Amino acid sequence: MVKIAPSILSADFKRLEADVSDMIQAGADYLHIDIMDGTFVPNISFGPMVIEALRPTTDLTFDVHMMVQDPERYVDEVAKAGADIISVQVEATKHIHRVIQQIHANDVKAGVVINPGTPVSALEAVLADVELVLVMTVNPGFGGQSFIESTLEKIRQLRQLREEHGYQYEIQVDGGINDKTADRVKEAGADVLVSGSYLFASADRAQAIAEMKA
Ligand SMILES: O=C(CO)[C@H](O)[C@H](O)COP(=O)(O)O
Ligand SMILES: [Fe+2]
Repeated sequence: MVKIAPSILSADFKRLEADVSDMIQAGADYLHIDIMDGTFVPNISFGPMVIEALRPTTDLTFDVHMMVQDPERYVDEVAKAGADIISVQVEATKHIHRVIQQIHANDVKAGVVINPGTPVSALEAVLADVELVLVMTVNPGFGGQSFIESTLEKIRQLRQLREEHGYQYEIQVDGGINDKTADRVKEAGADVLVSGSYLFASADRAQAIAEMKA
């Protein structure tokens, strides 16, 4: 069964703790936390202080998606704040292998992320070293965008490479995931579905999560 990771980018920040705990009650498997720096992406969200504030409220897996230029500058701080998984964009660093080592040195699981315009081949050299691969299904920076069809093929490729080589990573998708697109990414081979605007706007979040998992 797939895992569901609600993205708190679409939460109500004036009642963040209540919104997060509501999503956990509704059946979330991971909490997806988007850090945006205003340089790698044209938006600024929040930093490690928010992770630190939420950490004492739950044991749920904190899945941190860093949309930050040169993420090596902040990985240690994000780990210390309480991340369980840290994913970095391959386009944002000249030293992807070193950043993965840095994440692991903090006893945190490492993920790598590719934008819709980046091919799977950009990651091939590190696929054996990561616990998660995130295929962006929109261009990163904002919630509420439409799913990009051409990303489906990359999910299939990652599934095949994992089978061929015995790699261990989970395949995650992020952007434009709703009741309709969920079936398509599952069919292509995704293991973890991130969803922000759709889940947070659902009148019955438990039902929305259950339907996505089914
Ligand atoms: O990384 C992201 C955008 O860059 C997000 O995780 C985003 O919150 C997804 O939102 P939605 O489900 O509304 O598309
Ligand atoms: Fe994200």
